[in-house]
Amino acid sequence: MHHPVISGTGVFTPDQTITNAELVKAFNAYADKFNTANADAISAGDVAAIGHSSEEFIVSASGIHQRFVMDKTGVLDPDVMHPMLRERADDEPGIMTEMGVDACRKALAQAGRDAGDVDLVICAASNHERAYPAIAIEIQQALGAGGFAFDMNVACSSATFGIQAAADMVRSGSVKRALVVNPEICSAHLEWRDRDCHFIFGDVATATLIERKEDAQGDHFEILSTRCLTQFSNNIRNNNGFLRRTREETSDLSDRRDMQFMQNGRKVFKEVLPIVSKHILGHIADIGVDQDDLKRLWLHQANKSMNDFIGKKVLGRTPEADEQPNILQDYANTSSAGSIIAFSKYSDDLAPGDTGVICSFGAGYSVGSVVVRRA
Ligand SMILES: CC(C)(COP(=O)(O)OP(=O)(O)OC[C@H]1O[C@@H](n2cnc3c(N)ncnc32)[C@H](O)[C@@H]1OP(=O)(O)O)[C@@H](O)C(=O)NCCC(=O)NCCSC(=O)CC(=O)O
Repeated sequence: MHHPVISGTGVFTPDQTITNAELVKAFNAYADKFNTANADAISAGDVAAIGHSSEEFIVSASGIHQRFVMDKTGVLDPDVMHPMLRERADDEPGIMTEMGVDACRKALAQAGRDAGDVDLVICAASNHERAYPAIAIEIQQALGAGGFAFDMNVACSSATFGIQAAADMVRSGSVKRALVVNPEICSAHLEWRDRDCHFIFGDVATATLIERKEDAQGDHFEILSTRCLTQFSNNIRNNNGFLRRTREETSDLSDRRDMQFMQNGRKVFKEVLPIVSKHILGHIADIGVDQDDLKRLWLHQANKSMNDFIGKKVLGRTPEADEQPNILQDYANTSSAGSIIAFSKYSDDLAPGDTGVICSFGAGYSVGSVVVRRA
């Protein structure tokens, strides 16, 4: 038995941002165009007019101020309303590989490791740009890592579920050193023409290096315990998939709303909060960690009010700003990567012996918690 630790994390941040002001301007231009083009059907009551979005609503409903994206021109063009990403030839690196490799190199540099020392790469993300070969294997090759690699998808909980898989393999001795990498191009699965959700997502890639405690060369966090939970729900759903063509005979799938991210946000809010609070409290109690011992919560970054609520339940009081750091104001929801960005940016100041929880939650439903202690 070995003790797994997190010895490095890395964040790749795209160089393009979309502020709420830019986003709302483009959305409202799209809505006006749509309403003008459909004026007759709207006045006949056959088509619903699209209402304007507002910066005030976005900030008060979500806490999001801006998001990073891989392409803003397409998203902000009222005639396009989605990112435009150049298709790569089969002998070029894929876009998820490029983002992931950047994050992995940063994680390796922090841990003082070479890619050749790695013998497991898990590419854990909400969407993968192709069915196969696995993105993880392409990343393994691009880095020059050894061992084996595979993709996995648990939507928003992909990173924590990936960390559990990697930590268990390090613990058992089947691998020595693992990279869990989360390239999330959420801008491509978001429906930017839907006012209810157009502000929610952004793009990023994160990577986490997990190795044996006895091998760690610098500062690190011991992984005390991991716990995963799933419970089926249709409240966050995306019907896009490989069977799409088999259904074209009976339906025009070219622009069907359910082939992008859909959610019943209110229900998600109401149902997921108690599941997550109970999950974290049960997890720490079972391993003998008291809520008063928790120095930090690195939560999934979907919604500020949601995090405020969970923080309060888990700590039993209103958390101080530095106890439950949010990054969603700058990055928006980056699916599985959100809690890892928060961990990567807000963990250096913890003292040896300090304990915290990385926790994701989202589609599935899925919840993953990783209890860590600064060595
Ligand atoms: C989606 C929400 C931000 C929505 O906030 P609210 O619930 O306050 O708002 P609502 O949808 O009921 O809308 C309230 C009113 O505002 C209007 N309204 C909606 N959008 C608007 C906009 N952009 N601008 C102005 N007004 C707007 C609505 O029509 C409605 O009007 P009226 O009152 O007239 O009807 C929130 O519910 C939320 O964050 N839920 C949890 C989301 C979450 O965690 N999802 C997981 C994401 S999946 C994930 O993280 C990834 C994964 O799992 O992979």
